[in-house]
Amino acid sequence: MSESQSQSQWERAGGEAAVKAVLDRFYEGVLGEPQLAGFFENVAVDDIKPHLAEVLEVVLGGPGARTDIDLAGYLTEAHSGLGVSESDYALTGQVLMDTLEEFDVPADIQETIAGALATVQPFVVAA
Ligand code: HEM
Repeated sequence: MSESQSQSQWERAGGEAAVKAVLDRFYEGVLGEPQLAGFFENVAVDDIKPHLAEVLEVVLGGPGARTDIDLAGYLTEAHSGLGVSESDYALTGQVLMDTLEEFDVPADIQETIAGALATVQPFVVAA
């Protein structure tokens, strides 16, 4: 098996250091969007980043991926009461995908993340 096949998508994306850099850039993008910035006015985004990195490690099959997270319950709880609309969600997803493109993240990994964005949308968007 070639190295690229034996490594997880998490490792091929560059592992923790690369994900951290992507998330830094992603939150810069989010905070730069007037439609989104208000959600994070009273939130320390630096506290969210490690949690989002954990979620991404699960999605991308990293070696440290937690097996004890109930993603549906966790994400529903984290966003309950925020009133995130479909449009807010779509814009956030766009910022994330743009960031992945900016970092030249391989296409198959972008596809995995796009799929995860579609899967978790019901847990984040307000009913
Ligand atoms: C794309 C899918 C998303 C994922 C995977 C995600 C993931 C997370 C995670 C892991 C946390 C941290 C929870 C904790 O600290 O325990 C969080 C918090 C938060 N998220 Fe999201 N999120 C998503 C989309 C969004 C969107 C679209 C918005 C608003 C536009 C948003 C706004 C927030 C806010 C404001 C917090 C902080 C809540 C608080 O501390 O009171 N998230 N998110």
